[in-house]
Amino acid sequence: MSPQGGLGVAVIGTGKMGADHVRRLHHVISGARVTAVVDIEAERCKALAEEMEGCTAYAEPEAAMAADDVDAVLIASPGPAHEAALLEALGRDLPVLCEKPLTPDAASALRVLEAEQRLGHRRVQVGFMRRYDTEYAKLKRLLDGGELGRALMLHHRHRNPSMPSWFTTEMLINDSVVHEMDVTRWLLDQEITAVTVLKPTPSSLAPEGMSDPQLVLFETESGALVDVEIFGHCGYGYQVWAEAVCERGVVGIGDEHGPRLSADGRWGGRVTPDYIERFEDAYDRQVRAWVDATRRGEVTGPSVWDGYAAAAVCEAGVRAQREGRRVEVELIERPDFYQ
Ligand SMILES: NC(=O)C1=CN([C@@H]2O[C@H](COP(=O)(O)OP(=O)(O)OC[C@H]3O[C@@H](n4cnc5c(N)ncnc54)[C@H](O)[C@@H]3O)[C@@H](O)[C@H]2O)C=CC1
Ligand SMILES: O=C1[C@@H](O)[C@H](O)[C@@H](O)[C@H](O)[C@H]1O
Repeated sequence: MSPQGGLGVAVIGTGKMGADHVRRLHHVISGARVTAVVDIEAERCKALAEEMEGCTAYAEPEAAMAADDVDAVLIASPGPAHEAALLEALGRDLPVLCEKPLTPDAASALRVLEAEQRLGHRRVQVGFMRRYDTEYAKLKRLLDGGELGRALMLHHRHRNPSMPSWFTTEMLINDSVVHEMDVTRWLLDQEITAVTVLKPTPSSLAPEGMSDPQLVLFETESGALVDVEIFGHCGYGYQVWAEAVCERGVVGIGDEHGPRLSADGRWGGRVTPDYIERFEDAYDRQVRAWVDATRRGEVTGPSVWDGYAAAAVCEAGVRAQREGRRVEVELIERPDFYQ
């Protein structure tokens, strides 16, 4: 524990999500303190550390993880930097909350899976925060309850107002649709077996060369079909919807967020501007669950297996996107360690 008490957390990557998690750990969640922040952008990182008593800025994740006041690590650097930070944390037997994706491809995710198994106990929770969202949790409870029968199809819509300038066509799959890969596996409690990607004529609002929007189709072990509309530049706001078509009913989520106001002869709701607002409660619940479990010496929530399975689907999805054909997902057999 850090000298001032509470779990001492090093936050790696202090951009949009990292800074939001720092705020959350500092002001919203009890039982943890941010004792280290790490970023390759030294000035911004130093300025952030100076806002919090007892917090040190580092340029290298290794140096932060070696500090005496660091008990746990929250990784919020870009996906390609996750593997090195995860392997370092596992080498030091430190608990980790790693933002999605675990890693961007299956081979690197498998290396993390092997490292955690070598350690002999689970240490990593993956930041698939939709599992902590109230609406998704209600949908999961309804599907698990069985009264609607088997889920035959899922329809997902995932719309962002715009994407950062460095966002690529491939990232629509392995950075955005990775959320639908995880919630599909979680809601239906089964693996995704194949992926197909269809591309309409791109929106004139999409950057030159980016194929946006796209329609992604998953097939699952039980023969359910799942479609995902991913739209990175819809322009008008942030919307995430899901609908499960079951044998004895249909259930949808995504419309209930925010107040629906009737006034001045009009009625209507508000569209949230971004994921920071839409999933604020889910991020809070996710980080609180991680801090509480870590303080109890436990690991809960989405596992490295979930991160690896999503990475394997991402890999198939990126190939399906490039090659314009259906691609089967290749998964290793699930180790007993992750049953
Ligand atoms: N759960 C969710 O809804 C969301 C998750 N994310 C995930 O969070 C992570 C970060 O995304 P953003 O905050 O949007 O990116 P960002 O670009 O705003 O921030 C990333 C930060 O990491 C720093 N960085 C880069 N390489 C580093 C390294 N090797 N070591 C330490 N710092 C490094 C950058 O300088 C930058 O400050 C990604 O994995 C992304 O997929 C992002 C948005 C929403
Ligand atoms: O994780 C997230 C971003 O990284 C991703 O780029 C967005 O498309 C998602 O909506 C958001 O939740």
